[in-house]
Amino acid sequence: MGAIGAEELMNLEKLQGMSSGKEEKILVLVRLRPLSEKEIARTEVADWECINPTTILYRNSLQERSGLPTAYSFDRVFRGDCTTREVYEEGTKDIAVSVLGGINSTIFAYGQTSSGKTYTMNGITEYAVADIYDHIQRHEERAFVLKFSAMEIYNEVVRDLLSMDNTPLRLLDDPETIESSAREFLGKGNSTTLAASVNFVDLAGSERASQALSVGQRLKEGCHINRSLLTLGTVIRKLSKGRHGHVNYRDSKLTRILQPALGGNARTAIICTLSPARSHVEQSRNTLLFASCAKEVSTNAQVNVVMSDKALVKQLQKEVARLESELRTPGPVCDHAALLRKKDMQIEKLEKEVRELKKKLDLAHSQIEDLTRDAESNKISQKLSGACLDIGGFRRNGTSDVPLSDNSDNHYSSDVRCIDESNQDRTYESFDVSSSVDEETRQTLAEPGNNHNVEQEILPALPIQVIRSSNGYSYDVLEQNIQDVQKTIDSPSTSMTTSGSLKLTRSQSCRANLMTCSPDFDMAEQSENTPPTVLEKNFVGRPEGGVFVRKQWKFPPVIYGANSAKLTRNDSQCSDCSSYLDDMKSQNCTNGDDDIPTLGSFVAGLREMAKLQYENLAGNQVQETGRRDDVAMDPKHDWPLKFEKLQKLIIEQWEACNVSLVHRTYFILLVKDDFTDSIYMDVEHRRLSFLKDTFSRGNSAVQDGRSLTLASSKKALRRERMMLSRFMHKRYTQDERNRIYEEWGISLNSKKRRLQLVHLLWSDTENMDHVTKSASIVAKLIGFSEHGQALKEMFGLSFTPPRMSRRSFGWKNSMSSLL
Ligand SMILES: Nc1ncnc2c1ncn2[C@@H]1O[C@H](COP(=O)(O)OP(=O)(O)OP(=O)(O)O)[C@@H](O)[C@H]1O
Repeated sequence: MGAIGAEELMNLEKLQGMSSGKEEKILVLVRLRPLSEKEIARTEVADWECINPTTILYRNSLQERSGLPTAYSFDRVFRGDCTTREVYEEGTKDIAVSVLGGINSTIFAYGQTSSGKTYTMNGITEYAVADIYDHIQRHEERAFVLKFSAMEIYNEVVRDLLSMDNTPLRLLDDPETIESSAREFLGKGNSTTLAASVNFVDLAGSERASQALSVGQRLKEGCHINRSLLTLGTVIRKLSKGRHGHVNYRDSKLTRILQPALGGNARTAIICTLSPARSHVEQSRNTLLFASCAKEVSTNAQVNVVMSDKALVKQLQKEVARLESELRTPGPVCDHAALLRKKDMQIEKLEKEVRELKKKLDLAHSQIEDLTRDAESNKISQKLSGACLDIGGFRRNGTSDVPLSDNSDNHYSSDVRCIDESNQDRTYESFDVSSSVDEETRQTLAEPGNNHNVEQEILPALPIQVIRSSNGYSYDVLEQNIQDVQKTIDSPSTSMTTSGSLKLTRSQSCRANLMTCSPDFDMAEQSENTPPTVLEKNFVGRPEGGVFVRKQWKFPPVIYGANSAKLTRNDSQCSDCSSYLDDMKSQNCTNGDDDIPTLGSFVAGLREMAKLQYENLAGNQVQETGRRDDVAMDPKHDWPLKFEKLQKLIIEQWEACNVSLVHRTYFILLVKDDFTDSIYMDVEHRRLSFLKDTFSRGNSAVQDGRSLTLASSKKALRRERMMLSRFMHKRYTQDERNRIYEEWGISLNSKKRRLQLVHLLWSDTENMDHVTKSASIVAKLIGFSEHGQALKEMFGLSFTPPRMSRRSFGWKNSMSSLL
């Protein structure tokens, strides 16, 4: 930026205290704007208040009871009546003018649309540029070169705003481009140049990171804004936890350009702008969450010095002299040969260990294969739906086995029957074990018509230690063996492991998206730490990583395509579900339109999942009761609040996973804040978390033999919207249609108003009013009308735990461990 003499540079470095780089936290400022005229006209209330220069407080008494924080502290907070000049002078000036001392600096504004980012950045830029020119004028003894560039990142394309040429710019990582221009300026003499840049960044509205926009160009814009802002959130979140591991700056143009400013060689200030209005509270909280993470990020700014050849030679001569003097002074003698011998011995020892472990691993793998072959030759039939199989009174608990508590009101001391598939008449073999099976299951097992796939359906549900191979090894011993070996060999960074109980450790990647999308950050973190559910275990799209990856477990349908009526496969697997369907048909409750998933398939899927989840919870409860006596908290007492949070989270997950609008509608209309519905909320949330995680890792889920990716689900959702649009004329009169178009801000002259409407449906996941209205329109379009509790009961949705031998393991307590 300016050419100065070497001595002057030393003085400057001393002054700045920056000669060897100094770690400092990003400066985080929060600016609250006043209520706008529009907001005042809407009689909006200002809920946020700056109670002192560093603390901002949320004053809504309702929210205070939500358990979310009400006070947030930052380096500086500015009230609505503060001027931009004050924000500049008291907050960012110091950082902006560091550029004059050769230190890179960046100031950017983050916040939702119309919170005041542009308003603030315009002022900050103006004041900073004025200060820079003022400094230049007061230091005539120096020569300055100022370079200015302005660029826009739109749809992940970078454009030079000062050029008529509209060609997208390529981002280059080569740092010499900067040096050469600096040398060209200096050219001669014993001088040293300070070269630095200052960036002023006005970001897009942060809410767009979590919102799906409309169709076409707007949708594309939304996706890209999404990418840039989501990546920014991810990067900030990663950096806030320290600089460990890879930081994905290259995932978006924005983070690539801002890379030096985020945890690199720069001083950085972030101004988070907020609207005080109550209606924006969620977005404001998201912004403050981002700000809280940002204040943990450190940068390491250094004075950027470009030396002339002469100055460089002088500097190098000094360095040579220093090293020579060090060589002349004898230091402690280092026995390199001994050190090498020691290292060689260590390497040899480790190699031996690895060889032995590999042998063990091979042996364990071949034993597992033998067992799998044995198991495949014995086909076991069982009705899975609603049934739970406990054999020998044991249930798996991690790597040890815990006896079931003795609730034997429904026990049978009988054989577990295995169907020999090779025998067409399905004769039965008996395991020589005492088993406890509930009556319903037992009857179902005895039905000759049952034909379940052992590997897909039965093995995952069986307590492993009852299956024994001919060579006498038990599964769990072998599995434990494999685990031990695998653990020793695997690097600690491996994120996917398979434990003895087929547990799946989730990767951390899904958390990242929650950074900017989810207001319920803590809750999402919590849910990631809860044990995996049966549903997760059954998920076939999971990455390989364990010894059971070959199994094809089923995954209940969650996303319907336009032809999703075909997804009623569960109906045929669940006898009582098909009777619901029949009931519905007889009561004229189905819509009769082929393309629309029936309420029956939805309810059947939900009930099936709830049962599986219940079994899982009951199983966990068995383990819990063995360890803890203190799970006495009644989870019902704050259920309404938890319901709200969970509902919000689920709505966001639907959007993120492109879940069918019909599915969302059924769910919203049928699953209410009644505590007995909590099981449905829970399974839905868990399943979507897993699906979202799978998608975010670029993996696909398998559903009905079809591979489902984020892209294919998006396509299906588009088809579904098209399909829904076709029902507008059928379900609504012209007057009704016009009223709806007007209400949704769609011009009556627009030729594509039907399509516009269906693309607006469910597009605003933040706004419950929007969600409710969307659900009611979709319900009408598919011919479904809600009859409240009566309808729920009619379709058997009110959950009652299935009759099982372990039914007395408190449902209530299970829920409390979940929530
Ligand atoms: N601190 C403030 N004092 C007074 N008016 C403000 C303040 N901040 C913003 N405004 C006004 O609020 C409106 C929205 O501000 P602005 O355009 O800066 O928002 P934004 O966050 O940049 O929005 P977008 O993301 O859509 O670009 C403008 O009319 C602006 O004049």
